[in-house]
Amino acid sequence: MDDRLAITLVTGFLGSGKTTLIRRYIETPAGADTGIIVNEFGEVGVDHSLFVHAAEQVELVDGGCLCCARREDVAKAMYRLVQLSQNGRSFSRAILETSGLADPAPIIATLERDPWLRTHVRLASVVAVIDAVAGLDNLRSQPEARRQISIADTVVLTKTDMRNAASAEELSAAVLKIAPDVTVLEAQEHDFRADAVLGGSGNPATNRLAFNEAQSSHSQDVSSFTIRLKEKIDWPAFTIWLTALLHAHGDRILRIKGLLETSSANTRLAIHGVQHVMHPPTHLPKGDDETGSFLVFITRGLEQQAISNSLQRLLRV
Ligand SMILES: Nc1nc2c(ncn2[C@@H]2O[C@H](COP(=O)(O)OP(=O)(O)OP(=O)(O)O)[C@@H](O)[C@H]2O)c(=O)[nH]1
Repeated sequence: MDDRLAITLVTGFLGSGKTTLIRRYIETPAGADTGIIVNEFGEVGVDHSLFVHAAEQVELVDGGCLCCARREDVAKAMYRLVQLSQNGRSFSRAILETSGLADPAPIIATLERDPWLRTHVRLASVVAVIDAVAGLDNLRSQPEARRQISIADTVVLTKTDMRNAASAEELSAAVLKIAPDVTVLEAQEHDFRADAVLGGSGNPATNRLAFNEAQSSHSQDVSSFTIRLKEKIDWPAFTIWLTALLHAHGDRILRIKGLLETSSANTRLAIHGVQHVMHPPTHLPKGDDETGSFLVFITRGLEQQAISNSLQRLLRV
């Protein structure tokens, strides 16, 4: 019997719905004893806060891009999970959420080539998430998005419930053009089972064995910066500001995430902007790890200073 820790790799472009899908899974009985490793492109992580109250063990690997700078850190996070698992904290499996800009191929290579990991960890499957709002554009314009699909065993379509969403059929056809033998599922379908997708025994694809690691690179012009805010935020004014910002610059703002302390709520708000779209915020209980309010931006060719100045103007009003 293969008693290595089975790991499912969850990939997908920035903001496509990876964390949401994993949260759905860890709320099922099957997901209860799952170790999670989350990598974020950005100097401050947000996703691990969204998991912390639900998952058994969460390891955050932040700061770099999974496909290059942080491979050793991801490997170390995997060592820690395996060791915890051997020291009485038994996980039924692990999930690795890659950063939205990552090419998953190098991390698969790390899993398959590192002698220690190879004997302790088994890649069960690669799940790629693509959303129906930005997905078609991303496939056209973002090489990382195509790469993520091409290497997957299963592709999960998200956000088909949203206004301006492409149809599942159109998105599915675009996915199958890149990866003809992939299984395509729709997260908003009533019979969609997150536990079957992320907790399944695995159906490793042969196509990913043929990847060429040397191709791995992501665009050089992408940058990430964090804006920290001392003041409590006036939420209605902030949403108007953010909506206007995304309307004007959404093509250059790939992703905004943040945790905000507002003047009206006793919780922290997790906010999500994905290109031109601002998603409804989620409330998080205040943790011990009070970091104040902060916003993480991932942009392509947009200066931090312009955004900071505009935000400061809002806060001074
Ligand atoms: N309406 C709708 N919203 C969704 C769906 N899936 C995800 N979202 C929202 O999309 C936003 C981004 O989702 P995340 O799960 O954080 O996306 P992610 O891929 O983990 O983002 P990164 O880690 O930054 O790449 C959040 O506000 C989610 O609530 C969906 O199927 N329908």
